[in-house]
Amino acid sequence: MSPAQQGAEPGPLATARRIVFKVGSALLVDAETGAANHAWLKAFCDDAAALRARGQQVVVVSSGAVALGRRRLGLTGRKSLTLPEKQAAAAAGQSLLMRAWEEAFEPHAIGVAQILMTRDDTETRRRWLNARATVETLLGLGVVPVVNENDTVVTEEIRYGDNDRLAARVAQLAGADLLVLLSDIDGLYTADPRRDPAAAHLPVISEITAQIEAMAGGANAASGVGTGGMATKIAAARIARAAGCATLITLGSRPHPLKAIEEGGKATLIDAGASPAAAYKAWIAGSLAPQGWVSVDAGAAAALAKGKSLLAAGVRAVEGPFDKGDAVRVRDDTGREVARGLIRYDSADAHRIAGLRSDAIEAELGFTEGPMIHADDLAVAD
Ligand SMILES: Nc1ncnc2c1ncn2[C@@H]1O[C@H](COP(=O)(O)OP(=O)(O)O)[C@@H](O)[C@H]1O
Ligand SMILES: N[C@@H](CCC(=O)OP(=O)(O)O)C(=O)O
Repeated sequence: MSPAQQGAEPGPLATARRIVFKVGSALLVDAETGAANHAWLKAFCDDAAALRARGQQVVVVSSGAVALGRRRLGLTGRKSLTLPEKQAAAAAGQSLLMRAWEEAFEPHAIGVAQILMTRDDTETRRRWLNARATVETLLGLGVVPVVNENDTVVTEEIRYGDNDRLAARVAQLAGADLLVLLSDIDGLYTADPRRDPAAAHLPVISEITAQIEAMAGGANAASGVGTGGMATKIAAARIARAAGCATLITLGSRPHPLKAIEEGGKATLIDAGASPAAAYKAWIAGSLAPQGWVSVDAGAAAALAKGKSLLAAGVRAVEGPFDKGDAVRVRDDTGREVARGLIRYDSADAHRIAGLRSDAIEAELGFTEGPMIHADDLAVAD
Protein backbone atom coordinates (compact mmCIF):
# COMPACT_ATOMS: atom_id res chain seq x y z
CA MET A 1 0.00 0.00 0.00
CA SER A 2 1.33 3.43 -0.88
CA PRO A 3 1.98 6.22 1.65
CA ALA A 4 -0.94 8.21 0.18
CA GLN A 5 -3.33 5.34 0.89
CA GLN A 6 -1.99 4.93 4.38
CA GLY A 7 -2.62 8.61 5.00
CA ALA A 8 1.05 8.99 5.98
CA GLU A 9 3.36 11.46 4.21
CA PRO A 10 1.97 13.29 1.18
CA GLY A 11 3.29 11.82 -2.08
CA PRO A 12 5.82 13.47 -4.39
CA LEU A 13 3.12 14.97 -6.57
CA ALA A 14 1.70 16.87 -3.61
CA THR A 15 5.01 18.34 -2.50
CA ALA A 16 6.84 19.09 -5.77
CA ARG A 17 7.21 22.74 -6.66
CA ARG A 18 7.84 22.37 -10.38
CA ILE A 19 6.76 19.26 -12.29
CA VAL A 20 7.48 18.05 -15.82
CA PHE A 21 4.90 15.62 -17.22
CA LYS A 22 5.86 13.45 -20.15
CA VAL A 23 2.83 12.39 -22.16
CA GLY A 24 3.41 9.74 -24.82
CA SER A 25 1.73 9.37 -28.21
CA ALA A 26 -0.29 6.36 -27.07
CA LEU A 27 -2.13 8.52 -24.52
CA LEU A 28 -2.62 11.49 -26.76
CA VAL A 29 -3.77 9.88 -29.94
CA ASP A 30 -6.76 7.61 -30.24
CA ALA A 31 -5.45 4.39 -31.81
CA GLU A 32 -8.68 3.75 -33.70
CA THR A 33 -9.38 7.15 -35.21
CA GLY A 34 -5.84 8.59 -35.27
CA ALA A 35 -7.25 11.84 -33.83
CA ALA A 36 -6.32 13.57 -30.57
CA ASN A 37 -7.79 11.91 -27.49
CA HIS A 38 -9.73 14.96 -26.27
CA ALA A 39 -11.41 13.23 -23.34
CA TRP A 40 -8.07 12.15 -21.88
CA LEU A 41 -6.54 15.57 -22.49
CA LYS A 42 -9.44 17.29 -20.76
CA ALA A 43 -9.08 15.06 -17.69
CA PHE A 44 -5.31 15.60 -17.58
CA CYS A 45 -5.71 19.37 -17.86
CA ASP A 46 -8.39 19.40 -15.13
CA ASP A 47 -5.90 17.64 -12.85
CA ALA A 48 -2.99 19.87 -13.89
CA ALA A 49 -5.12 22.97 -13.25
CA ALA A 50 -5.79 21.69 -9.73
CA LEU A 51 -2.01 21.41 -9.13
CA ARG A 52 -1.54 24.93 -10.42
CA ALA A 53 -4.29 26.25 -8.21
CA ARG A 54 -2.23 25.14 -5.21
CA GLY A 55 0.82 26.98 -6.52
CA GLN A 56 2.66 24.17 -8.33
CA GLN A 57 4.18 24.86 -11.74
CA VAL A 58 3.59 22.54 -14.67
CA VAL A 59 5.59 21.83 -17.82
CA VAL A 60 4.37 19.30 -20.39
CA VAL A 61 6.56 17.28 -22.76
CA SER A 62 4.14 16.00 -25.35
CA SER A 63 4.59 13.47 -28.14
CA GLY A 64 1.93 12.89 -30.77
CA ALA A 65 2.95 15.12 -33.68
CA VAL A 66 3.92 12.25 -35.97
CA ALA A 67 0.84 10.22 -35.13
CA LEU A 68 -1.53 13.16 -35.68
CA GLY A 69 0.28 14.32 -38.81
CA ARG A 70 0.11 10.87 -40.40
CA ARG A 71 -3.62 11.11 -40.47
CA ARG A 72 -3.61 14.68 -41.75
CA LEU A 73 -1.26 13.71 -44.61
CA GLY A 74 -3.06 10.47 -45.46
CA LEU A 75 -0.07 8.31 -44.44
CA THR A 76 -2.00 5.95 -42.20
CA GLY A 77 -2.11 2.91 -44.49
CA ARG A 78 1.51 1.83 -43.93
CA LYS A 79 3.22 0.18 -41.02
CA SER A 80 6.30 2.41 -40.97
CA LEU A 81 7.29 5.75 -42.47
CA THR A 82 10.56 6.89 -44.00
CA LEU A 83 12.44 9.60 -42.08
CA PRO A 84 11.32 12.39 -44.48
CA GLU A 85 7.74 11.17 -44.15
CA LYS A 86 8.02 11.17 -40.36
CA GLN A 87 9.41 14.68 -40.48
CA ALA A 88 6.61 15.83 -42.77
CA ALA A 89 4.07 14.18 -40.48
CA ALA A 90 5.62 15.91 -37.46
CA ALA A 91 5.40 19.28 -39.24
CA ALA A 92 1.75 18.72 -40.11
CA GLY A 93 0.83 17.20 -36.76
CA GLN A 94 2.54 19.65 -34.43
CA SER A 95 -0.08 22.36 -34.98
CA LEU A 96 -2.88 19.85 -34.36
CA LEU A 97 -1.10 18.78 -31.20
CA MET A 98 -0.84 22.36 -29.94
CA ARG A 99 -4.44 23.05 -30.83
CA ALA A 100 -5.50 20.03 -28.76
CA TRP A 101 -3.49 21.28 -25.76
CA GLU A 102 -4.81 24.81 -26.12
CA GLU A 103 -8.38 23.63 -26.23
CA ALA A 104 -7.91 21.38 -23.22
CA PHE A 105 -6.36 24.11 -21.03
CA GLU A 106 -8.71 26.83 -22.26
CA PRO A 107 -11.62 26.19 -19.87
CA HIS A 108 -9.16 26.81 -17.01
CA ALA A 109 -8.01 30.09 -18.58
CA ILE A 110 -4.49 28.66 -18.76
CA GLY A 111 -2.41 29.60 -21.78
CA VAL A 112 0.09 27.27 -23.44
CA ALA A 113 3.29 27.96 -25.37
CA GLN A 114 5.08 25.70 -27.84
CA ILE A 115 8.76 24.90 -27.43
CA LEU A 116 10.45 22.67 -30.02
CA MET A 117 13.91 21.45 -29.10
CA THR A 118 16.62 19.25 -30.50
CA ARG A 119 19.37 17.38 -28.72
CA ASP A 120 21.77 20.12 -29.81
CA ASP A 121 19.67 22.67 -27.95
CA THR A 122 19.96 20.73 -24.74
CA GLU A 123 23.69 20.14 -25.18
CA THR A 124 24.92 23.55 -26.37
CA ARG A 125 25.17 25.67 -23.26
CA ARG A 126 24.26 28.97 -24.83
CA ARG A 127 21.07 27.62 -26.38
CA TRP A 128 20.38 25.73 -23.18
CA LEU A 129 20.58 28.98 -21.22
CA ASN A 130 18.26 30.70 -23.70
CA ALA A 131 15.75 27.88 -23.49
CA ARG A 132 15.99 27.96 -19.72
CA ALA A 133 15.29 31.69 -19.64
CA THR A 134 12.29 31.19 -21.92
CA VAL A 135 10.84 28.42 -19.76
CA GLU A 136 11.40 30.50 -16.64
CA THR A 137 9.69 33.52 -18.20
CA LEU A 138 6.71 31.47 -19.39
CA LEU A 139 6.25 29.89 -15.98
CA GLY A 140 6.52 33.30 -14.34
CA LEU A 141 3.72 34.49 -16.64
CA GLY A 142 1.52 31.56 -15.66
CA VAL A 143 1.76 29.79 -19.02
CA VAL A 144 2.25 26.04 -19.48
CA PRO A 145 5.21 25.31 -21.78
CA VAL A 146 4.42 22.36 -24.07
CA VAL A 147 7.67 20.87 -25.34
CA ASN A 148 8.34 18.40 -28.13
CA GLU A 149 11.35 17.37 -30.15
CA ASN A 150 11.83 19.48 -33.27
CA ASP A 151 11.49 16.38 -35.45
CA THR A 152 11.47 18.24 -38.76
CA VAL A 153 15.10 19.35 -38.53
CA VAL A 154 16.90 16.44 -36.91
CA THR A 155 18.41 13.41 -38.56
CA GLU A 156 18.06 9.89 -37.21
CA GLU A 157 21.53 9.93 -35.66
CA ILE A 158 21.04 13.04 -33.61
CA ARG A 159 17.44 12.77 -32.55
CA TYR A 160 16.27 11.73 -29.13
CA GLY A 161 13.52 9.74 -30.84
CA ASP A 162 11.83 8.95 -27.58
CA ASN A 163 10.52 11.78 -25.46
CA ASP A 164 11.57 10.19 -22.15
CA ARG A 165 15.12 11.52 -22.28
CA LEU A 166 14.01 14.81 -23.80
CA ALA A 167 11.65 15.19 -20.83
CA ALA A 168 14.53 14.53 -18.42
CA ARG A 169 16.63 17.21 -20.13
CA VAL A 170 13.68 19.58 -19.88
CA ALA A 171 13.34 18.76 -16.18
CA GLN A 172 17.03 19.56 -15.73
CA LEU A 173 16.74 22.77 -17.70
CA ALA A 174 13.64 23.88 -15.82
CA GLY A 175 15.17 23.03 -12.43
CA ALA A 176 12.13 20.80 -11.81
CA ASP A 177 11.95 18.69 -8.68
CA LEU A 178 9.70 16.02 -10.17
CA LEU A 179 9.54 14.32 -13.58
CA VAL A 180 6.41 12.24 -14.17
CA LEU A 181 6.62 9.74 -17.02
CA LEU A 182 3.07 8.75 -17.90
CA SER A 183 3.41 5.34 -19.47
CA ASP A 184 1.32 2.36 -20.54
CA ILE A 185 2.47 0.55 -17.39
CA ASP A 186 2.29 1.45 -13.70
CA GLY A 187 6.02 1.40 -13.05
CA LEU A 188 9.17 -0.67 -13.19
CA TYR A 189 8.99 -4.41 -12.49
CA THR A 190 11.77 -6.88 -11.85
CA ALA A 191 11.18 -8.08 -15.43
CA ASP A 192 8.79 -7.17 -18.24
CA PRO A 193 5.45 -8.26 -16.75
CA ARG A 194 4.02 -8.77 -20.22
CA ARG A 195 6.47 -11.62 -20.63
CA ASP A 196 7.05 -12.75 -17.07
CA PRO A 197 3.91 -13.07 -14.92
CA ALA A 198 6.07 -13.52 -11.80
CA ALA A 199 7.62 -10.04 -12.18
CA ALA A 200 7.35 -7.92 -9.03
CA HIS A 201 6.55 -4.21 -8.95
CA LEU A 202 9.20 -1.85 -7.49
CA PRO A 203 7.58 1.09 -5.65
CA VAL A 204 10.77 2.98 -4.76
CA ILE A 205 14.27 2.98 -6.24
CA SER A 206 16.85 4.94 -4.29
CA GLU A 207 19.78 4.17 -6.57
CA ILE A 208 19.98 3.22 -10.23
CA THR A 209 22.20 0.16 -10.13
CA ALA A 210 23.32 -2.13 -12.93
CA GLN A 211 20.71 -4.58 -11.65
CA ILE A 212 17.93 -2.01 -12.12
CA GLU A 213 19.17 -1.27 -15.61
CA ALA A 214 19.21 -4.96 -16.41
CA MET A 215 15.58 -5.27 -15.28
CA ALA A 216 14.63 -2.49 -17.67
CA GLY A 217 16.54 -4.08 -20.56
CA GLY A 218 20.05 -3.08 -19.47
CA ALA A 219 22.00 -2.88 -22.71
CA ASN A 220 19.68 -0.26 -24.19
CA ALA A 221 19.74 1.92 -21.12
CA ALA A 222 23.50 1.81 -20.86
CA SER A 223 24.22 2.65 -24.48
CA GLY A 224 21.40 5.15 -24.73
CA VAL A 225 20.24 3.71 -28.04
CA GLY A 226 17.06 2.17 -26.72
CA THR A 227 13.80 3.17 -28.33
CA GLY A 228 10.97 3.20 -25.84
CA GLY A 229 10.42 0.48 -23.30
CA MET A 230 11.66 0.83 -19.76
CA ALA A 231 15.30 1.32 -20.79
CA THR A 232 14.74 4.90 -21.93
CA LYS A 233 12.71 5.63 -18.82
CA ILE A 234 15.54 4.52 -16.56
CA ALA A 235 18.01 6.48 -18.72
CA ALA A 236 15.72 9.50 -18.25
CA ALA A 237 15.54 8.92 -14.50
CA ARG A 238 19.33 8.82 -14.37
CA ILE A 239 19.57 12.24 -16.07
CA ALA A 240 16.87 13.67 -13.80
CA ARG A 241 18.46 12.24 -10.66
CA ALA A 242 21.82 13.83 -11.48
CA ALA A 243 19.94 17.13 -11.79
CA GLY A 244 18.33 16.75 -8.37
CA CYS A 245 14.96 15.75 -9.76
CA ALA A 246 12.93 12.70 -8.71
CA THR A 247 11.16 10.58 -11.35
CA LEU A 248 7.79 8.94 -11.07
CA ILE A 249 6.88 6.28 -13.62
CA THR A 250 3.21 5.46 -13.67
CA LEU A 251 0.20 4.50 -15.72
CA GLY A 252 -1.12 7.38 -17.77
CA SER A 253 -4.22 5.78 -19.22
CA ARG A 254 -6.35 6.09 -16.08
CA PRO A 255 -9.10 8.65 -16.65
CA HIS A 256 -7.73 11.23 -14.20
CA PRO A 257 -4.09 10.16 -14.16
CA LEU A 258 -2.79 12.80 -11.76
CA LYS A 259 -5.62 12.48 -9.29
CA ALA A 260 -5.05 8.72 -9.43
CA ILE A 261 -1.39 9.20 -8.41
CA GLU A 262 -2.38 11.38 -5.48
CA GLU A 263 -4.92 8.82 -4.41
CA GLY A 264 -2.17 6.25 -4.12
CA GLY A 265 -2.18 4.66 -7.57
CA LYS A 266 0.69 2.24 -8.15
CA ALA A 267 3.90 3.88 -9.39
CA THR A 268 7.68 3.64 -9.24
CA LEU A 269 9.46 6.56 -7.59
CA ILE A 270 13.14 7.08 -8.34
CA ASP A 271 14.63 9.36 -5.72
CA ALA A 272 16.48 12.57 -6.52
CA GLY A 273 20.18 12.63 -5.68
CA ALA A 274 20.16 16.16 -4.22
CA SER A 275 18.07 19.33 -4.63
CA PRO A 276 17.92 20.77 -8.18
CA ALA A 277 19.80 23.90 -7.07
CA ALA A 278 22.58 21.91 -5.38
CA ALA A 279 22.90 19.60 -8.40
CA TYR A 280 23.08 22.58 -10.75
CA LYS A 281 25.82 24.22 -8.73
CA ALA A 282 27.75 20.96 -8.52
CA TRP A 283 27.53 20.75 -12.32
CA ILE A 284 28.91 24.28 -12.70
CA ALA A 285 31.69 23.62 -10.19
CA GLY A 286 32.70 20.18 -11.37
CA SER A 287 31.61 19.34 -14.88
CA LEU A 288 32.26 22.41 -16.97
CA ALA A 289 35.71 23.36 -18.18
CA PRO A 290 36.26 27.04 -17.24
CA GLN A 291 37.09 29.15 -20.28
CA GLY A 292 38.69 32.11 -18.53
CA TRP A 293 38.58 34.12 -15.35
CA VAL A 294 37.50 37.39 -13.82
CA SER A 295 39.26 39.01 -10.95
CA VAL A 296 37.15 40.83 -8.35
CA ASP A 297 37.74 43.31 -5.53
CA ALA A 298 37.36 42.48 -1.84
CA GLY A 299 33.82 43.90 -1.66
CA ALA A 300 32.63 41.69 -4.52
CA ALA A 301 34.35 38.61 -3.05
CA ALA A 302 32.54 39.24 0.26
CA ALA A 303 29.21 39.67 -1.57
CA LEU A 304 29.69 36.35 -3.42
CA ALA A 305 30.37 34.58 -0.13
CA LYS A 306 26.98 35.84 1.06
CA GLY A 307 25.23 34.38 -1.98
CA LYS A 308 24.93 37.60 -3.99
CA SER A 309 25.36 38.03 -7.75
CA LEU A 310 28.62 39.31 -9.20
CA LEU A 311 28.09 42.88 -10.44
CA ALA A 312 30.34 44.41 -13.08
CA ALA A 313 31.23 47.17 -10.60
CA GLY A 314 33.29 44.71 -8.52
CA VAL A 315 35.23 43.24 -11.47
CA ARG A 316 38.81 44.48 -11.87
CA ALA A 317 40.15 42.36 -14.70
CA VAL A 318 38.94 39.84 -17.27
CA GLU A 319 40.92 37.12 -19.00
CA GLY A 320 39.33 35.36 -21.97
CA PRO A 321 38.46 34.48 -24.54
CA PHE A 322 35.06 33.17 -23.51
CA ASP A 323 31.53 33.33 -24.84
CA LYS A 324 28.37 34.43 -23.17
CA GLY A 325 27.15 31.48 -21.07
CA ASP A 326 30.60 29.92 -20.60
CA ALA A 327 31.89 28.87 -17.21
CA VAL A 328 34.59 31.13 -15.80
CA ARG A 329 36.68 31.18 -12.64
CA VAL A 330 36.30 34.06 -10.21
CA ARG A 331 39.45 35.12 -8.34
CA ASP A 332 39.82 37.52 -5.45
CA ASP A 333 42.58 40.15 -5.27
CA THR A 334 45.00 37.60 -3.79
CA GLY A 335 44.52 35.31 -6.81
CA ARG A 336 42.52 32.69 -4.88
CA GLU A 337 39.62 31.08 -6.74
CA VAL A 338 36.49 32.05 -4.81
CA ALA A 339 33.79 30.82 -7.20
CA ARG A 340 32.91 29.53 -10.63
CA GLY A 341 29.93 30.65 -12.61
CA LEU A 342 28.24 31.07 -15.96
CA ILE A 343 29.01 34.53 -17.25
CA ARG A 344 26.36 36.61 -19.01
CA TYR A 345 28.71 38.57 -21.30
CA ASP A 346 31.41 37.43 -23.72
CA SER A 347 34.99 38.33 -22.80
CA ALA A 348 35.15 41.45 -25.02
CA ASP A 349 31.98 42.90 -23.49
CA ALA A 350 32.95 41.82 -19.98
CA HIS A 351 36.24 43.67 -20.42
CA ARG A 352 34.40 46.82 -21.51
CA ILE A 353 32.03 46.87 -18.55
CA ALA A 354 34.48 45.78 -15.85
CA GLY A 355 34.25 48.32 -13.02
CA LEU A 356 31.03 49.94 -14.33
CA ARG A 357 27.92 50.40 -12.23
CA SER A 358 24.91 48.40 -13.41
CA ASP A 359 23.10 51.50 -14.69
CA ALA A 360 26.04 52.38 -16.95
CA ILE A 361 26.20 49.03 -18.78
CA GLU A 362 23.54 49.78 -21.34
CA ALA A 363 25.16 53.08 -22.34
CA GLU A 364 28.46 51.25 -22.88
CA LEU A 365 27.21 48.16 -24.74
CA GLY A 366 23.82 49.19 -26.10
CA PHE A 367 22.20 46.39 -24.06
CA THR A 368 22.39 44.85 -20.64
CA GLU A 369 22.13 41.28 -19.41
CA GLY A 370 22.12 42.38 -15.76
CA PRO A 371 24.86 41.19 -13.40
CA MET A 372 28.10 39.75 -14.76
CA ILE A 373 27.23 36.41 -13.13
CA HIS A 374 23.84 35.83 -11.54
CA ALA A 375 23.79 34.29 -8.06
CA ASP A 376 21.78 31.31 -9.40
CA ASP A 377 24.63 30.53 -11.80
CA LEU A 378 27.45 30.82 -9.23
CA ALA A 379 29.06 27.97 -7.34
CA VAL A 380 30.98 29.54 -4.46
CA ALA A 381 34.09 27.72 -3.18
CA ASP A 382 33.97 26.44 0.42
N1 LIG B 1 11.13 -4.32 -16.14
C1 LIG B 1 10.06 -3.78 -16.75
N2 LIG B 1 9.07 -3.23 -16.01
C2 LIG B 1 8.00 -2.66 -16.62
N3 LIG B 1 7.83 -2.65 -17.95
C3 LIG B 1 8.76 -3.17 -18.76
C4 LIG B 1 9.94 -3.76 -18.18
N4 LIG B 1 10.71 -4.19 -19.20
C5 LIG B 1 10.08 -3.87 -20.34
N5 LIG B 1 8.88 -3.26 -20.09
C6 LIG B 1 7.93 -2.81 -21.13
O1 LIG B 1 8.02 -1.40 -21.30
C7 LIG B 1 6.75 -0.93 -21.71
C8 LIG B 1 6.66 0.56 -21.49
O2 LIG B 1 7.42 1.20 -22.45
P1 LIG B 1 6.77 2.00 -23.68
O3 LIG B 1 5.72 1.15 -24.32
O4 LIG B 1 7.85 2.53 -24.51
O5 LIG B 1 6.06 3.14 -22.87
P2 LIG B 1 5.57 4.57 -23.35
O6 LIG B 1 4.66 4.35 -24.50
O7 LIG B 1 4.89 5.04 -22.12
O8 LIG B 1 6.81 5.36 -23.66
C9 LIG B 1 5.80 -1.73 -20.88
O9 LIG B 1 4.54 -1.81 -21.45
C10 LIG B 1 6.49 -3.09 -20.76
O10 LIG B 1 5.98 -4.01 -21.68
N1 LIG C 1 8.41 13.68 -31.10
C1 LIG C 1 7.58 12.62 -31.61
C2 LIG C 1 7.37 11.53 -30.63
C3 LIG C 1 8.46 10.84 -29.93
C4 LIG C 1 7.82 9.70 -29.17
O1 LIG C 1 6.89 9.05 -29.64
O2 LIG C 1 8.26 9.52 -27.92
P1 LIG C 1 7.63 8.42 -26.91
O3 LIG C 1 6.26 8.93 -26.55
O4 LIG C 1 8.54 8.47 -25.77
O5 LIG C 1 7.61 7.09 -27.58
C5 LIG C 1 6.17 13.10 -31.92
O6 LIG C 1 5.71 14.12 -31.41
O7 LIG C 1 5.48 12.40 -32.67
